[in-house]
Amino acid sequence: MPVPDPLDHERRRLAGLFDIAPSRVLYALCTLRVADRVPRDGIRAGDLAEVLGLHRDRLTRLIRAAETLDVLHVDAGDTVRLTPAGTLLRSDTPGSLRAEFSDNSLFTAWGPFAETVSGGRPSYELAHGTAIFDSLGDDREALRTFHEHMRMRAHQLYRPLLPALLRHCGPRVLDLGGGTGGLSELLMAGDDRIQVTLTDLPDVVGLVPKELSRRHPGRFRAEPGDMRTSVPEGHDTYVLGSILHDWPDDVAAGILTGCAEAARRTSADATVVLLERVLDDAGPDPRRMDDMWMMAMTGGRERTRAEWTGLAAVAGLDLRTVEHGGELSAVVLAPKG
Ligand SMILES: C[S@@+](CC[C@H](N)C(=O)[O-])C[C@H]1O[C@@H](n2cnc3c(N)ncnc32)[C@H](O)[C@@H]1O
Repeated sequence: MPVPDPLDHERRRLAGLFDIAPSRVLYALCTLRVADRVPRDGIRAGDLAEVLGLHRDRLTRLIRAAETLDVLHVDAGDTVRLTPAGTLLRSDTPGSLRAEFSDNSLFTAWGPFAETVSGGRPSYELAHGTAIFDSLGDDREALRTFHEHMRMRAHQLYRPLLPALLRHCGPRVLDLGGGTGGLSELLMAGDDRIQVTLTDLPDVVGLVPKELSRRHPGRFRAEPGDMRTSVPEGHDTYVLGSILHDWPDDVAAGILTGCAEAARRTSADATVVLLERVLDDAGPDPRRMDDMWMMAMTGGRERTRAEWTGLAAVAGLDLRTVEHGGELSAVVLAPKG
């Protein structure tokens, strides 16, 4: 009997981690709109190739790979159907992942990652020649896709935090870097008393759906602004949803200082609330992979409670409490007394 190699299991585990093919199969299904063109009652692979103008044999092989990922099912008569997971790759499914999975620039950005770890600029900048938010500003379609993803993410990630967040919100809320209003919408739907001012870069504010103001008359406005240079005062609560993890400590401290000064000028009770991941201090934590995404894409970082406390202190803020809800937490800060 051959003696089993004790590292065989680990070898297979690492080979699984190395495999990028599953994510590329989902990318191809989304970007080529394969999932969008599979009708509810199914379609044969050859007909699908014709509808999409794709190479028949290559598409058939892609479909077989997708079947292995449980996003497509092929029956004995060769009819292709979407599985429940596969419906999430269609553009018309609420909470669709199509926009996110079609974005190849995030994937190709990982190429020079080792150089980033060695002390270079964010991998995205090395790969594409511009910082991620600048490159989105130059490409209207990419900006729209990114914010479609952000809106969906906001609904998924902030909903479990909402009851705790609303407890810490005064009536006048600033949604700083609020994107196209996913979080603003949740706040206004969650509490009738809340009025929201959303600020973001001018191109992004242009994408905020008009129906947000119509649905909440007199309670919502969106204004262009650069949070790195100014934060508007006059709000009881300054909410930063997934903002500071995009930035290294020096820039994040500058943005937070702007918020602290605006809060101090507004009222003695004004607070700043960060919706962010709070990493475990030690040991394995799956959210450490999100920290790698930040290092690679923006040059930012995910932070532990001690790191949030330190950043807040630099900006003249005390950490009052941390509320947990799902993957994210609400880190509640107030100007030092
Ligand atoms: C990760 S997204 C978060 C969006 C939103 N808060 C959410 O949670 O869905 C970061 C946001 O910061 C905005 N942003 C980046 N740089 C900015 C700046 N200098 N001033 C204002 N907003 C900025 C981006 O346009 C984007 O909407």
